[in-house]
Amino acid sequence: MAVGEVVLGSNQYGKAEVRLVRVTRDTPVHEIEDLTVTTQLRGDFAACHTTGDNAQVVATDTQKNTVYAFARQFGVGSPERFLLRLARHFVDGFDQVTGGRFAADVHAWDRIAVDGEPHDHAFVRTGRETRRTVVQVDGDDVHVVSGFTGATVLKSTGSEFWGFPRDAYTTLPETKDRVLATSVTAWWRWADPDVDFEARYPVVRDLLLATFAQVHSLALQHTIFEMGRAVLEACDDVAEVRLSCPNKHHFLVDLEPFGLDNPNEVFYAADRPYGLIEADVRREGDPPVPHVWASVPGFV
Ligand SMILES: O=c1[nH]c(=O)c2[nH]c(=O)[nH]c2[nH]1
Repeated sequence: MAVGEVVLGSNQYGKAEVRLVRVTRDTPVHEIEDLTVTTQLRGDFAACHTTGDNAQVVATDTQKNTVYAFARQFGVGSPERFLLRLARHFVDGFDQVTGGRFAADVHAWDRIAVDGEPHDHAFVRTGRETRRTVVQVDGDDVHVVSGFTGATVLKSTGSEFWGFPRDAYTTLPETKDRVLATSVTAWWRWADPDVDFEARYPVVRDLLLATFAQVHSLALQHTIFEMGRAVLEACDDVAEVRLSCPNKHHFLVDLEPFGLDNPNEVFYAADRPYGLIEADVRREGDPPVPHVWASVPGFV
């Protein structure tokens, strides 16, 4: 059977899932905008597919850079306006681009409440954490641990990381002002199983998040220890707190190649790898109860 000529059909290409966090910090009350942006261009890209000639190809890396640069230059505002501006830029700016698909997911954040008041620069991702509990019974030996996972929180300032050792493999710059974000997994062991859990769960949860908001952080390790300490100092009925917190890195985007400064406003929210910071916080002299933790998933 004769084989007909092979031709290129429809095609589009671009950068998928650009993680953009924009902090507006004109006043002490910061605003954050958190989006996942995908750009895909359509037009005359046949030569690249059929002969490998890239002369018409607006690199996906350029598309990503444009997302970050536009966030700095124009802000985000409504995602629709942001995407329309990006689309016009590519379609009007490059003859070979005739259209495209531009998409954004917006990740909403609420302010963390501290003493009932919304915090200036500490946020919790909208949507509740998953509350969890494990009960262990051996005859009359009863232990209850409670906790939650998936409370994603972010501070747009009030976090430093410096003074760490530098060796031949160290490239991380020291910083006195960075974004600190994590998804808190917390467990706490009740001193006694006779607790009004419905009343006490929100108290411990709110205390953990309020402490995240209020501590001026010198490291995520420092923050999680203070979170555990705050609970143990305020709650006699809690014997032990365990925290597992991925450091959800927000890297400042270098906009200098595009003639733009970036005074801690436009960030790349990295997915992985991430630092994983975990600690067990107890009162001095309290005996450990490892068998209770043996069946609690997920850390140390
Ligand atoms: O809070 C932090 N703790 C670390 O141990 C660490 N390591 C790193 O690269 N960044 C950070 N941040």
